[in-house]
Amino acid sequence: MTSGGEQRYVELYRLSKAYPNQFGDPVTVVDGFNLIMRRGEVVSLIGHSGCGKSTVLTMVAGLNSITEGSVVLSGREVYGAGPDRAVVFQAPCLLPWMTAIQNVRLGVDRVFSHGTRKQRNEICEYYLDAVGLADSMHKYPRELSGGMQQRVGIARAIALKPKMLLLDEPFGRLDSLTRMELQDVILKILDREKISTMLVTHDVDEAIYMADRICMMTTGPRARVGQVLELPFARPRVREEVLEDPLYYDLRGCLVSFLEEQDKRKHRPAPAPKSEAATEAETEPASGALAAAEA
Ligand SMILES: Nc1ncnc2c1ncn2[C@@H]1O[C@H](COP(=O)(O)OP(=O)(O)OP(=O)(O)O)[C@@H](O)[C@H]1O
Repeated sequence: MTSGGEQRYVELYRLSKAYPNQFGDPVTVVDGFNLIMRRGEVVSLIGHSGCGKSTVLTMVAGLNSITEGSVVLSGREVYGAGPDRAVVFQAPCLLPWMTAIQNVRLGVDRVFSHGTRKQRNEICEYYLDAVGLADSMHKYPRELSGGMQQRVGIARAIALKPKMLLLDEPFGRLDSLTRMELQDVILKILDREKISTMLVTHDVDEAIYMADRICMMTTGPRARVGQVLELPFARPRVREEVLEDPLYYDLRGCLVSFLEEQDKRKHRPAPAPKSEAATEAETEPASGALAAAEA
């Protein structure tokens, strides 16, 4: 792949989504969402509840139809769901009658059907070990804690060796200690495997710790990319170093101000519809030397 292809590994062009309201009329929730991601980059999507973060993520995953726009992955437009885009939701939804390794093997057997049974088993074991479940891979979901079940969900997604990983509030149901542990598990795997990742989260600290860039969405309806914040922290990430970095609180402040500003706008009367040129101009980089937009 050319370096240009590496730089534009994931391309989201003018993604829009309209859902029908109770009368069957279309209501545009996301309108003209543009984002380019590098290969192996981690981009976090943040924005107010209901702005359309999951809608964007599920459209990229191919689990939600796209009203307008396109998703291009590694130079090819994608239609529908596929193993090149693996998703982890808040709840892992494991099949209760299967052990952890059997749950992971379901997808691995389909995607690597050309491999031998032994090879497929090794893939499952490798990723269950990577998420810290080497000793629990033959347990059933009922024998695993919520955090352990989510580890299985992560192993199940990454074992498919996807081009893109889509994480929708993957730690939302976990206590803060387990949440931190799993953030580190994922970061370690991503450092090794260089999978382009989109992470939807409500947690600004999680976004700063995990992402290379944070894409802040405007408050809907007609949500789009508002600002993009580039994070300066080296990888592999060390939590203490990130937290002690003098820039940490500036970055955090920038995110919180954006969200507060969006909250104020939400309570103002809706403006008259704008021309396309006018709305394009509204997508702007976050202020400060570290900010860079590529929307
Ligand atoms: N299937 C659907 N039909 C109609 N409206 C929907 C549907 N799914 C989502 N919506 C609406 O679209 C908007 C965006 O929803 P979405 O779940 O994408 O937001 P979100 O930013 O991920 O929210 P949260 O942060 O609370 O998870 C919301 O107003 C929601 O009610």
